Amino acid sequence: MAQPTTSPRQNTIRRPADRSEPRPRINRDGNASSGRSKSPSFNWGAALDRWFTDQRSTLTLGVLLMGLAIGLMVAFISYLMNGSADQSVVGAAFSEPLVEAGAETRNWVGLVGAYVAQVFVFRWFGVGALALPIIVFLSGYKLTFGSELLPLSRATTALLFAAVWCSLMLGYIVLVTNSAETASVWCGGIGYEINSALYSLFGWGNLAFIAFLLFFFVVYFFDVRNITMPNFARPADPTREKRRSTDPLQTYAESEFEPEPEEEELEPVDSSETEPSPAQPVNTFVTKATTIEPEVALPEVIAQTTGVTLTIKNRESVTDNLSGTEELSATPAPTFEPDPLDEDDLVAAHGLYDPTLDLPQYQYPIPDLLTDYPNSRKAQVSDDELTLNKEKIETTLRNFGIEIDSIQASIGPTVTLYEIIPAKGVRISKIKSLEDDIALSLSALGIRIIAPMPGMGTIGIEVPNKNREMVSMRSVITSDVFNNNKFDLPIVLGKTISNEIYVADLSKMPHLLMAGATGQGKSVGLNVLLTSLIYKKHPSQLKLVLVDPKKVELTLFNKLERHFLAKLPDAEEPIITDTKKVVNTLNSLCIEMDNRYNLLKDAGCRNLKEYNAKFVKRRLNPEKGHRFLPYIVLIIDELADLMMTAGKEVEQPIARMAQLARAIGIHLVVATQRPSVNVITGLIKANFPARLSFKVTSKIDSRTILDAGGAEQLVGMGDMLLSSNSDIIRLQCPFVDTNEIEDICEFVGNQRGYDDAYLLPEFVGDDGGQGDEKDVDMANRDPMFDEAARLIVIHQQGSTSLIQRKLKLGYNRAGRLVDQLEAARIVGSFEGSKARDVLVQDLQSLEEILKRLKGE
Ligand SMILES: Nc1ncnc2c1ncn2[C@@H]1O[C@H](COP(=O)(O)OP(=O)(O)OP(=O)(O)O)[C@@H](O)[C@H]1O
Repeated sequence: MAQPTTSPRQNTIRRPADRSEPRPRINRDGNASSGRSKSPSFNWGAALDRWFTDQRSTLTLGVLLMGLAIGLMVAFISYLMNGSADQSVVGAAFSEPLVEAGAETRNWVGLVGAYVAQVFVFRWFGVGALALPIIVFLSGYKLTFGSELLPLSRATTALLFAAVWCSLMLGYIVLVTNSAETASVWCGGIGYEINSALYSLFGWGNLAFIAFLLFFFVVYFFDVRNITMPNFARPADPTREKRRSTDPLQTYAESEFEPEPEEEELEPVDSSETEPSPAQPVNTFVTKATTIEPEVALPEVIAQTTGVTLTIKNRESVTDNLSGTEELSATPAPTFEPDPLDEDDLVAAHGLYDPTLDLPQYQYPIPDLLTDYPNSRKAQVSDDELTLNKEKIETTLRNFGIEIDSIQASIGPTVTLYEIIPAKGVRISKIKSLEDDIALSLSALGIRIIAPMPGMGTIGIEVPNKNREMVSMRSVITSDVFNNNKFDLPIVLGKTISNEIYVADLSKMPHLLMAGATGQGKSVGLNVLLTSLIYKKHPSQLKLVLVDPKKVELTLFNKLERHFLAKLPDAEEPIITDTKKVVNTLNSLCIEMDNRYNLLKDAGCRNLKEYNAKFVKRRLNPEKGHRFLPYIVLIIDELADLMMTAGKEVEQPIARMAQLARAIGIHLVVATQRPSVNVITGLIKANFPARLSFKVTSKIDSRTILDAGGAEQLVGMGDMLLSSNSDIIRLQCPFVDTNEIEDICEFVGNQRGYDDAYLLPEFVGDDGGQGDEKDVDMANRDPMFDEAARLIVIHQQGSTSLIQRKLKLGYNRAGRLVDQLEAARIVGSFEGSKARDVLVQDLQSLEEILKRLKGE
């Protein structure tokens, strides 16, 4: 966790560090403003950024480029066919009226086509100029369809080289055949001029130079590291087709440039000499000690991939020959162990797997989307206020017979910390008991005494500032601490008492429980957390599951559906508000968790990081179900609501995930405004070591969430206590407004995203996903239904015999009643000899359910 950057306090009085001038904020219409007020300066960079991230702009530009490419191609081909006729027209174009010159041109794209072709074909590259419209077309295609026909950067490099090389080669031929008069249009000016200049110096050496140029390009472009003599026992690579189908990057490289190896006869090999060994073909993704399925080992072949030769002797016996292309080894290897170089060669050939290429043009949100609050810069504590407070603390303590050696003050954003070193022999508990007296003498609310200060040997008294500082989201997002950290899931939680920005890694926490009375800053806190993640993570690396029973808090994030949100396959809305759907989603996440554990087990990895690192190095085979696993963060805004309506049904999956999900990258953030024991149950609490509390209404609530008092003394508006690893620290949460969130979501949402939200595994509940109160057959409801329901809820025991005994009913009728209670989701399903779970926690919730049932 966390990582203050500045050194411990040294001065008696610490003031917030000076910060740079506010940076202008760009409105959606392109105007710049400082904070909320508009200013006339215009930020071209941001406007261009926005233009390029607008899908309409990229589509228009893409189609334009493809059209331009077709026009250029037609103009070039036409020029090559009509060459000399148009040369004279273009040459005379500026000496006679353009309209007449245009009428004379034979180029299919008119005078402009002839002119452009004259430059590119005649003056520069000759026939090689045809490469240019292809590059323009590929770029346009990528912008229009968001995918690549061919890997653009590699194709551009190859095509540019081809243009220059063709020009040089044809130039040489034109020169030595003395056919410049008729054929110089084919080689263009570049090839002809360079050959003419060098020919007198090197003669046929020009050809050697041109050939060497080709060799040089092939070596670097295809990463050729050695030349092996042809081995006549080497057949075609049986894995070639497979690799093509799994790696689009490779498809281009192989199909366009790599010569196909010849297919040849094999030497017969005595299969009795080899141990049968299960193995599978080397794929783009290679796992060590891979096994080959029998149907793969088709004909008797030696399969050569980069740097490794597989010797497949017959359908049953397989061995490998690590000595490259040498003779087959007579002694078989017991298992298939590819040369470790093999994996590296695959990475060298195809590069590391990059998940962000899913959305290659994705732009991270820019800081300009966040408001600069210039008036909130400094905590306003005057020297007079500090001296006065110090004197009052000293006097109060002295009045109670407590002498102190020294007192120091540090000004934080919300509170000022006065640190006291008491005189020898003073009992700490005595100072602690004076909390109310000190508050009275300072006439301030929310005084908190920390006795002793952990690791400091002092006693701290926190006194709220009269004028507090608002910590803007922008100031923390643009800070070095946030930008330079290497955390997997960085969340900025606020500023400490010594004005250090506090950034934590959610993946290490690994889950966070948040509480706070209504209006104390919980929703802002959740928005801050989500904003931090969205600013730092690419959509391919992070997925959010948002549960919002209050239905209004998280709706703004709907726009992120095709970038960051995850949902159930049949869900219409990505943000989950309905209790039944919450239960299904939680269970679905448990299935995702189990699936991920299976993948990790199969890959021999201990956690998500190791697994993804292996996948990136192409050591895991996607055909065996392996895939890059994004982090999943589940956010529940208001657990109390869910616990009231679904009780154990939500408690159990939450607890299960909290216990097990850290290793596989599922992290939970659960917020509640009622930190009572029936909401934050022992089971939940035990699995959330990191807990955060905004102001709560009572000391009991504070103890429930933090296992310590203090949260009731906070001063609201994002003032909070974070408890982790048995430390409790006070933080001021940054402020982010809903219109800032709206801007961020719009910025991300307007960009090209995935086709749909990230789909979680399907979960069908006991009732097929349909079951709720509506399934109860109202007409046949037992007259004792309500009474039985109350009995069950009061006793929190779902047993038939309880109903039999207390309501004096026969077994059959009591059994029918329990079935009806189950259908109404008041009790859980039948669990053998155990009593059924009671799904409703208190009578108040039950009455609501009964009222609803009666209304139907
Ligand atoms: N970090 C903060 N800095 C400054 N002001 C804040 C901060 N957090 C919250 N506030 C102020 O407190 C108000 C209430 O905050 P918020 O909506 O987050 O409360 P809440 O705990 O979610 O309430 P509820 O549970 O009723 O939704 C905000 O509108 C804002 O004015």
